Amino acid sequence: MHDTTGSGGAEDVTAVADTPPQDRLYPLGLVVRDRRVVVVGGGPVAERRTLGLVGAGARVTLVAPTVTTSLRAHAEAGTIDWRARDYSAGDVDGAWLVHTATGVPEVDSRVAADAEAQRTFCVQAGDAGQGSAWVPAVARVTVSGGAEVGIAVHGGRDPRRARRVRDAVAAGLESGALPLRRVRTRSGTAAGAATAPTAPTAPSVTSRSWAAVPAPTVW
Ligand SMILES: C[C@@]1(CC(=O)O)c2cc3[nH]c(cc4nc(cc5[nH]c(cc(n2)[C@H]1CCC(=O)O)[C@@](C)(CC(=O)O)[C@@H]5CCC(=O)O)C(CC(=O)O)=C4CCC(=O)O)c(CCC(=O)O)c3CC(=O)O
Ligand SMILES: NC(=O)C1=CN([C@@H]2O[C@H](COP(=O)(O)OP(=O)(O)OC[C@H]3O[C@@H](n4cnc5c(N)ncnc54)[C@H](O)[C@@H]3O)[C@@H](O)[C@H]2O)C=CC1
Repeated sequence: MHDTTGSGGAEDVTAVADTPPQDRLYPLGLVVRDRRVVVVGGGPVAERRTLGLVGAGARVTLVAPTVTTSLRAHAEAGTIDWRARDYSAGDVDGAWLVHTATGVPEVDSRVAADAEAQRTFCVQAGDAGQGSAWVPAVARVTVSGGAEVGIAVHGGRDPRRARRVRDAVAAGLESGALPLRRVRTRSGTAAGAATAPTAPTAPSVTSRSWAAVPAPTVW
């Protein structure tokens, strides 16, 4: 029996064809700490992506003539480098990762093409098909005792489905229905395979450490 109401039942997955294997994403956790990431655009979408990047320690250069109040505050505090103007060629030079979210298709296309030409991954918020990376729906779940796992869900180009699945998994972890306990016992190692590195606040450790992740020479 198929659920055709769109109410969120598991049957919904049959409503669209499976993603062909060659179009599948390759999920990856990026260590962006101290690495330069360029965000083009300064609206709510650019803000959401920028805050996530700053939270992971990236050095964000943001190019946009106007920005949200929150982004302006970050620029004034020095946590991001804001170039208050339109995008121009050369802005993505040397970036490890690029996001573009201007709402202007020609600009987003140009940014994506410039990033592609220098082999830098680019998230194109207005047309995912033009980009080379997508942002998953993310949650970090912590329980008493400090166990933490990061959840990153891709929804097959359906952001609200990704969010819904993410929220369901997070709720399962928080309620104890899903396992969250640490498996490795060595201090300082990840609390589980899905745990994201939190380098800036990670404890100093013995054998394996996030601090051992090679630092970039340029950003
Ligand atoms: C493909 C992808 C590529 C990418 O990374 O940009 C993409 C693309 C697009 N999103 C669009 C619209 C919206 N996206 C959101 C929200 C989120 N979008 C996110 C990810 C992704 N969005 C990637 C898919 C990941 C996957 O499925 O694997 C989340 C999960 C992560 C994040 O952004 O942080 C975050 C929820 C996070 C959270 O809830 O915590 C909302 C809701 C809102 O803003 O409240 C809307 C409006 C409502 C709607 O349309 O559903 C449009 C049309 C734009 C237009 O109409 O012009 C495109 C363009 C296109 O599909 O080509
Ligand atoms: N992928 C996703 O998750 C989502 C994507 N979108 C899409 O993302 C895009 C951005 O959405 P919003 O942030 O709401 O847009 P917005 O219109 O609020 O902000 C656009 C920003 O881009 C800047 N901008 C405009 N022209 C520019 C240029 N030439 N160079 C540099 N910056 C420039 C503006 O100054 C402004 O700061 C839209 O295409 C929207 O449809 C919207 C929701 C979610």
